[in-house]
This record gives sequence, structure tokens and C-alpha cells, in this order.
Amino acid sequence: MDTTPFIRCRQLSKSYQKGSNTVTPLQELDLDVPSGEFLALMGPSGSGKTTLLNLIAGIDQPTSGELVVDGRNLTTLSRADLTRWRSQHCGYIFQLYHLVPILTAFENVELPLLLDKSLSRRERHDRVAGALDLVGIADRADHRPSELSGGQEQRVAIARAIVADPGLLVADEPTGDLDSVSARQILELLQSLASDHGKTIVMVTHDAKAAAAASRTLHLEKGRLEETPEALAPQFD
Ligand SMILES: Nc1ncnc2c1ncn2[C@@H]1O[C@H](COP(=O)(O)OP(=O)(O)OP(=O)(O)O)[C@@H](O)[C@H]1O
Repeated sequence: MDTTPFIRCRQLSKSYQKGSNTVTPLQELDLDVPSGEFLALMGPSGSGKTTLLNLIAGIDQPTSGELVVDGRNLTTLSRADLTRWRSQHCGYIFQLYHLVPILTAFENVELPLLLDKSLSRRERHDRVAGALDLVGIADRADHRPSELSGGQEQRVAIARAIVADPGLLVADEPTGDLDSVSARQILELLQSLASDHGKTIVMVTHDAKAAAAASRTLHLEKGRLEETPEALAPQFD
């Protein structure tokens, strides 16, 4: 059995310079996330949750430490390589969906694939149709975001995040703007993407009910993981 974690953080730190002050939202963090896990990150405002998510997603680079995702050491990649890596390996799901208002659901989901010149129009079409189908919104393919409910918009955004078939999904408060029924449906969709489709998911949330849908919850406090026995899965050491 392969016990290599899908995400491995060691002594991971991120600092920003604010005038003469150094802010360190993430401090020497150690974390292993196994493949196919649905992990929730909680913690007070400013504790470093989004900072960690953006490092794992390859949006930002750490100041020090090691970060390996699916066998690729992100700390040694150039900015350009990191951008390329992200487009193939990571889907990002936002609280407010970030769909393009003038495009249909289909066109929104198609957008990330337009960067891949190796795909034919037919292949693109099939992949978009497959992603819309998987999130249960195929019947709304021709609708613009303004014609969709919040829950439907989030489904389209999830289809866009998975259309390039990344192994990793990161989600920042994906249910933060939804009513409780839609939130529950989105969480069930994320659960299924992890358990049935093998996606590794890291979700930031303030909502304990949302976190309960994940397979594990970790708490950040001032840039460090609170000491919990499961913070570092022991089978990997
Ligand atoms: N680009 C940046 N430049 C300077 N400081 C930053 C930057 N990004 C984040 N910070 C600081 O890092 C700290 C952690 O921010 P982060 O957004 O990771 O927290 P969070 O736990 O996600 O908070 P919230 O729950 O409010 O979204 C904050 O004090 C923030 O001001």
C-alpha cells in the first residue's frame, strides 16, 4: 500500500513585510493529508487558513519549509511552472462562485480548458458535459449565472474546478453564502468527489456543521495547528 501523503507540509512558514513589521500568518506547520481525504480547516479570523490554502493550491509560495503535493515539490517551482501546475492539478472553489456573468454555465466550465490547445472542440465539449452532469446541473448548461440559484451557481463553479480532472480541490468557505439546504447538497457533492472520485479536498470553513461533513477537521490558531493527536497522521512517519 502506498502510504505517501498526497499533501505533505514540513516546517511550512509564510511571512509578509508590512512596513517595518513582519507578519507571519503561518508558522512552521507540519501536516500530512492522505490521498482522497476531505479535510476541513477551522480557526478564528486571521489564523492563517486562507494563507495555508493558497500555498497548497500553488497560488502563493512559502517563505520557508517544504510543501509537496502529489509528489511535486511546489517550493522549488518557478512562478510560471507553479501556474502551469495549478491549472492541471488544482481546482479552486470560492465562497462567491466567481462565475463570469455574461457566459452560460457551459461556457464558464469550458473556460479553463481553452488554455489546453491539445484538446479538440469535441473533447472539450465532452469534458464540460461530463463535469456538468457529475455535479447534477446538466439541465442548466445554457443558463447564465443570474438565472441560477446560489446552490446552482456553486455547482457550476465546482464543475469548472473539476473539468480539467485535478487530483486536488481547495475550497474557501464554499457554503458560506448558501441556505442550509443548498449548503448540505454542496457538502454531499464534495463528500462524493472525495469518496467516489478520489479527489483530495481541503476546505476552509467557519461553520462547524460544514466541517462535520469532512472526514477530518483541524484547527489553526495564530498560524499553527492546534495540538491534536491526528494533526500529523502517524502512519506516515
Ligand atoms: N498579502 C498579505 N500581506 C500582508 N499580510 C497578509 C497578506 N495575506 C494575509 N495577511 C495576514 O495574514 C494573517 C492571516 O490571514 P488569512 O487570510 O490567512 O487568515 P484567515 O484565517 O483565512 O482569516 P479569515 O477567516 O478572516 O478569512 C492576517 O493577519 C492577514 O492580515
